[in-house]
Amino acid sequence: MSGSNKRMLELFYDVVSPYSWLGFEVMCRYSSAWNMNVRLRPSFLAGIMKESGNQPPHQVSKKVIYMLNDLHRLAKYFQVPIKEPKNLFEAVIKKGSLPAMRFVTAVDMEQPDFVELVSREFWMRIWSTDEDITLPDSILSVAQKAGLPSTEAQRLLGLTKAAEGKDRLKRTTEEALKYGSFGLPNIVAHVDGKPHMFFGSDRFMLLADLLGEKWMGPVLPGQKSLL
Ligand SMILES: N[C@@H](CCC(=O)N[C@@H](CS)C(=O)NCC(=O)O)C(=O)O
Repeated sequence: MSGSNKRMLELFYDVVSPYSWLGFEVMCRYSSAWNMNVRLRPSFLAGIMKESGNQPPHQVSKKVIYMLNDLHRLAKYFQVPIKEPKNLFEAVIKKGSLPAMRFVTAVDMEQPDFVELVSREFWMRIWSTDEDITLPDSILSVAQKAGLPSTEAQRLLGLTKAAEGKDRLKRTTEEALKYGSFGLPNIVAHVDGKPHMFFGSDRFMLLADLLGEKWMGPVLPGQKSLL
């Protein structure tokens, strides 16, 4: 997704977040229709929650029950194959997304054209097929599915352990916090020299209004769904 005289929007996301997946797919689907240059900003949700003083939703059981119900409806409506992992707590909270997001960050640094595909493959594993996203083999499998040559994938995996790769994820997360983030996804639209931050994948009608565009629902006519 690039282009010189397009509007600049940033999408801050983490693959541990299913709502980020919805926002990500919509931004990918609308990038041409709304003439947007969407900059993908891999971030770390646990860091955002901690630094903003927010509480992860699993601490309120009614919220979790509602969220899972909500996600079933949203999956169908957005045509994104979200299916919660059997052991939600273990996948999302215990294991988390640090190795995965460090890898997406390394891809962003070295192979930016692959960020979209790699991110989607991580979501497919954690939020659709209930597979691990933390072990080196899992990460290499994601890279392979996304089409990265295996020697390059190994090199990028090495970068996730280097200070440079770790710092970059930290810096992106700090940038999201500076825009006012307390959760993900965040869309930051740069309009008239000002950043406008939105939280969630349910504010596209407001984004459309800001951009002077038409919100036509999560799937544009004639577009391929992921289901
Ligand atoms: N209403 C938003 C909810 C997004 C959401 O719940 N995101 C989670 C991560 S998956 C989060 O960061 N929650 C923090 C909060 O709700 O305070 C949407 O539909 O996208």
